[in-house]
Amino acid sequence: AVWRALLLGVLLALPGLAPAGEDRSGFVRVEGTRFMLDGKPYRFAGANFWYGAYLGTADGIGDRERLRAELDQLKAAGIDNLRVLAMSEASGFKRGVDPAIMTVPGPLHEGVFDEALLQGLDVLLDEMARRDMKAVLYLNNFWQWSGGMSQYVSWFTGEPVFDPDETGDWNGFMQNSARFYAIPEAQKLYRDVIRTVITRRNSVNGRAYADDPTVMSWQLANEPRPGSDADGHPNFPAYRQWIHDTAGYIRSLAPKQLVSTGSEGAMGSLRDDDLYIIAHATPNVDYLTFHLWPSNWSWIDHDDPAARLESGLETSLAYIDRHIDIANKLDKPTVLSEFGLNRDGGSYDPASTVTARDRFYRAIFARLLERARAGDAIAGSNFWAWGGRGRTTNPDFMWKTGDPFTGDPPQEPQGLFSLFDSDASTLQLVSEHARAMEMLD
Ligand SMILES: O=C1NC[C@H](CO)[C@@H](O)[C@@H]1O
Repeated sequence: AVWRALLLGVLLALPGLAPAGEDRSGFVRVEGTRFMLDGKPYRFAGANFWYGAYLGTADGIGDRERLRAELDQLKAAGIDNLRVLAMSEASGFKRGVDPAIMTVPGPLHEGVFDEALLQGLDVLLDEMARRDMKAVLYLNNFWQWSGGMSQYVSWFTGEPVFDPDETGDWNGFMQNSARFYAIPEAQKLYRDVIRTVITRRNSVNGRAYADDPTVMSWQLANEPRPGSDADGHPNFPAYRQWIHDTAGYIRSLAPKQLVSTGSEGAMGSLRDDDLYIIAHATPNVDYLTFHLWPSNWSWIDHDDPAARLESGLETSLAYIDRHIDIANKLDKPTVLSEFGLNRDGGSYDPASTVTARDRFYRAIFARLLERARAGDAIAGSNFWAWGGRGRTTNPDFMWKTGDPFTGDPPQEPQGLFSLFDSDASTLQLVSEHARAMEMLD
């Protein structure tokens, strides 16, 4: 028996000699409510790194030395699942990132792309592959900070962009973004974008994206919503069909990789658990996502997170439990793929304290680990967001073209939610949670 065990151990250690049927491809798979990777459950505590492809772009826009140094720092901390923006649209938004990966569409409504920025994504994926990291890539944005759906709507209606940073009308903006789901020409261009990215061959390592196990999954968009909470219900059928059809299209191009929507959960589904379930029941969606934004959702105060921290935490933990219960019911893994909290006193200063934030992260991680230990469908999380060495020197803390990137996109003060490389206490919490999640059987 000992010799047989030893021999089996040796055989298993040899690549390609795993037991029949065991997948050693390096691709993340779904088995019921669990991710599997090379024959073992895959659980993680990762980060949002929306600007990763921008950092990989040739110097002048990017900063490849910073990228390599910060990927090393994240990998050393065990933070090796990164959620990244894979497409941005040239826009007229006051607070849209510039430059954009996609410029104005061609005369036949075909996509026109900035090859230098696509090469930035190549560099990012190659550097992540070298560090055995996993990427979750989103291909659009419900919000304005990368152009996104509202820019498509402007391109194909001829109307000027509906800019919430000019009008302050966020409900009107959300309804305008949701028009995207039902404009055929917009969907045609979006399919062109999806095909361009997924069928791309990495210019650094020659690997086809769809054959690269570094890519764990493709997300339809960042935080796609049916529309505004008050007026979005009539859009829901088009939204649901868009999820089903687009997820099916992505799967047809990338059958080895996973597909998720990028949803916030019920708060991004007209505040209705049932609509979230209906929209995500399609077999074309491999796993669920939900986000947690207590200060954006007014459960905790932006300018003083300590004031209502305990009640806000209670509401946050209930939101987490509800979404894990939904994933159990749908028999799909779920990932808390965004969560964040302000610095003490609502400061943006990297030197300010983060007592409330550390309490929040610690409580969230304890709940995720507890539910994962119990065998529930929670498979991982990605905090929002890695800010690394990015710092602003602007008196208004707002990003301008050419500035260093932080975890806060251009529409928000630089330092609002970023976890900077100097935030050692919070980074330690993430690192400890990452190791605890990885050690679960
Ligand atoms: O996807 C997102 N969710 C919340 C972040 C912080 O407000 C925001 O920057 C981003 O648009």
